[in-house]
Amino acid sequence: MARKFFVGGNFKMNGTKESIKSIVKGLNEAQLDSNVEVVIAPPSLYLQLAQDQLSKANVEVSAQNVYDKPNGAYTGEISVAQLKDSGIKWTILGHSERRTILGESDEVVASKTKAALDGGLSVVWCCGESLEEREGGNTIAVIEKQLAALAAKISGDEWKKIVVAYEPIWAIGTGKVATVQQAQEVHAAIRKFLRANVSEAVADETRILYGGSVNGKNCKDLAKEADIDGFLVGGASLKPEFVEIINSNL
Ligand SMILES: O=C(CO)COP(=O)(O)O
Repeated sequence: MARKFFVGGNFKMNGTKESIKSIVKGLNEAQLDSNVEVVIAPPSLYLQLAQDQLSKANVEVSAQNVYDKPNGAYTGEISVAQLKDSGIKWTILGHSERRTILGESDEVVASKTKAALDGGLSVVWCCGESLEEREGGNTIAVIEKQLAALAAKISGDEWKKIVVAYEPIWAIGTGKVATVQQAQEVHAAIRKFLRANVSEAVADETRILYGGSVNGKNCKDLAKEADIDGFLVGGASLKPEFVEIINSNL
């Protein structure tokens, strides 16, 4: 089964009402490859704004995080039901900035993913190794540990609503993109893990995105690799070149 190419734009903690309106306007007016599923993730304060301004059918809005409790005394958090109530269908989870800066463990990320799926959201679930882990030869072991925590909570059918994003931490925001070989090697290992630990169908159908210093220039070569099914883009998703990344297969 052919996997539909997927490009996510993670705005992180960037943007203003004006700049987000302008990015969305750019996407509304651009010629986007209709075979690509596009999701943009503005800061939570601007989710509704982005949603209201978007007029493109193949572009959806995603949160960058969600909490795993349904409601209650959790100051500063947003629930799955609140995202659904605002018409949001996606959330990113397990981004390395949340894992490292906000201290989210593999188990917390898995629990949030389960809560998001239970509540009807789709998830861009992120994994990735640090430079130290890569230099120590532990890349695949780190990714497999992150995947195993998720696989322990998620059943076969639920994987249909998960897109995996491989984002090596050393490549994020550094301008140091993984080589196509480095990325393809980890993507193939992720698919192998899914084949061995979940099912053939999930391994074949799950989209695996690459993230980390993707730009308008390096996207085409990465997109050609067999196991790279799209991108999760940070810095470049705020710029007009995001359109080139979306159209990297044209
Ligand atoms: O973290 C990323 C996307 O989630 C990648 O960020 P950059 O594209 O800015 O390296």
